[in-house]
Amino acid sequence: MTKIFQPFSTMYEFDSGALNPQGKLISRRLSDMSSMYQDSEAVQALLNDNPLIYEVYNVEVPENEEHIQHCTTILYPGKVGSEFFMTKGHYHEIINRAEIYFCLKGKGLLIMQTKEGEFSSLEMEPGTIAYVPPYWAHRTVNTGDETFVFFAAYPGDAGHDYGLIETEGFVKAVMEQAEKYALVANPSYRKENEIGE
Ligand SMILES: O=P(O)(O)OC[C@H]1O[C@H](O)[C@H](O)[C@@H](O)[C@@H]1O
Ligand SMILES: [Fe+2]
Repeated sequence: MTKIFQPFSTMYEFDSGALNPQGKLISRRLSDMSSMYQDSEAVQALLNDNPLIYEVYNVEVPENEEHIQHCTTILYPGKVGSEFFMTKGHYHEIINRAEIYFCLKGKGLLIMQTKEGEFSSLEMEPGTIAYVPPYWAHRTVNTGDETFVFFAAYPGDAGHDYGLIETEGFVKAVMEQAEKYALVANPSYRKENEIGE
């Protein structure tokens, strides 16, 4: 007889953005993603302090298609040079799996791209529900000066594929410009691939 999974709930802590119980916590510092930022001198200057960039509180459910993974991400405010703090970004391992984001706190930008090089961005503020369709890589960026917190839900079997983003980068970088943000073409996008061609 199949064992039936028991219903349960998790508490969202409105002040911090954390979940209770905590579940699996992912913390990423600058050293975990130093090559992803544009300004390598700014990276070097900050690496001693090695700031905490974001934390992900994961509710633990089985990683299969029956379940729905869900988590909160707390993305701290800050910049590396003039590039805003951001997540690593990923495609789903099963690439045709979608995701839903619900912004709870602060403000940010959700940037997305396909393997064909198509690019899209959505502004997020408390109340924004953003849809990441199948096939789109996704990264979030804190464009404000307070913590940016969002809830995410996605199919249990989706998985995370960081490889292509690590080698190719994103089409655009999100930089501070005149106290706002600007989407700037990333000069190293697909550079590694071009060298190999
Ligand atoms: O996995 P990263 O690209 O570092 O992004 C951080 C996190 O952002 C969102 O919350 C996603 O739903 C998570 O699955 C992801 O882990
Ligand atoms: Fe995802």
